[in-house]
Amino acid sequence: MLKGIGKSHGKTIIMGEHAVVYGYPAIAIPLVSIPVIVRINEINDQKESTLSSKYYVGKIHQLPDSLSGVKYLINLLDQELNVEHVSYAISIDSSLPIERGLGSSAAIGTAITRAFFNFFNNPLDHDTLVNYVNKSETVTHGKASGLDALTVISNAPVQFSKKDPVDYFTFKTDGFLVIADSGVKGKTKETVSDVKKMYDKDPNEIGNILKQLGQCTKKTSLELSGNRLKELGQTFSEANNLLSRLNLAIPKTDKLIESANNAEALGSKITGGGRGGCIISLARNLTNAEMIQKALIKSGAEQTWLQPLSIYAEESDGD
Ligand SMILES: C[C@@](O)(CCO)CC(=O)[O-]
Repeated sequence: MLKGIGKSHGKTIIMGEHAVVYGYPAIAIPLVSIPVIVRINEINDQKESTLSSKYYVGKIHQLPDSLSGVKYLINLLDQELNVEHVSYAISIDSSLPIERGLGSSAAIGTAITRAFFNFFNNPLDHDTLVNYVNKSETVTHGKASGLDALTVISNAPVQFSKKDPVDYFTFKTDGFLVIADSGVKGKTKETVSDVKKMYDKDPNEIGNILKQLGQCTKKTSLELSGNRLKELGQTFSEANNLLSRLNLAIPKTDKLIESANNAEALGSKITGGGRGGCIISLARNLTNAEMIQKALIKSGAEQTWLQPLSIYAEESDGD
C-alpha cells in the first residue's frame, strides 16, 4: 500500500503586503512553529478518493467552493501523477487558522504537493513546487504576487519583489513578534481587488501610498540587519497608517493594535490581506512580548503566537 507525507508551515508578512502586487518589495518570515502536515494513504481501488480536514470530510469530487484551490490542485496532481488510477485518502492536519493572512492556503497547497510527489515516489524540485502552489493560490485568491508560496516553502526570511531575484536573508535581532488573530476572516481576493479599484480611480494618490509602503520595506530590511528595533517599530506604525488609508483596517484590528501599543509594543500593524485576519506587534524581548500577548488576549484576540524574529539563523531555502 502506498503512503505519502508532505509538510509546510505558515508565514507572516512583516512589511510590503499589497505593495508587492504592484512590484514593490516585501519581507515575510516563515512561521515554522505553526506546521501543516498532509498524509496520503492508498485505499481499496473500488472506493472513491477522499479528503479529511478540520473544514471538510468527504469525497474529493464533492469538495465545496470554499476549497476550490485545494480541489483544483488535487485534480491537477492526480491527472499528472496518478497514471495507474489508484484511490487514496488524504488527511490535512493544520493548526493555521484559515483566511487570517497567515498563509494557510499556500501552506496546505505546499504540503499537498509534497505529499503527492512523495506518495508516487517522484522527485520534486523547488521550481516545480512553487509552480503548483502558485496555480492553486491563483484559484483561491485571484492573481497572487507569489510571496506567500515562497515563504511557506522556505525556512529563512524572504525578501521578494516581482522585479528582483528572491533574497533569502538572515539577520540577528533580539526582537520578538507577537501575532494576534482578530477572529474576523479577511478576504485577500476581495481586498486585493478593492485596492486595484482604488488605484484605477486615483493612481496618483494610491500609487503614492503603495510607493511609501515599498520604502517601508527598504527601511525594514536595514533596520533588521542593524538590530534597530525602535526604528523598526516606528516603521511598523507608519506602514499601518498607510495600510489603513487603503481601507484595510477594521475596528477589531485597530483595537488590538492600540492595546498592543499601550502594552509597550514598539509598533504594530496589519499583516497579510487585511480587513480582518491578523495583526503583528514588535516586542523588544520575550518579557515585553509576553506582556503584549496578555494585553491582546484581554482585548479579545482569538489566538496569539510569539515568534523570535531571528530564529532561522543559518538556514536557507528548504525544499
Ligand atoms: C495582500 C498580499 O500582498 C498578501 C496576502 O498574504 C497579496 C499577494 O501578495 O498576493
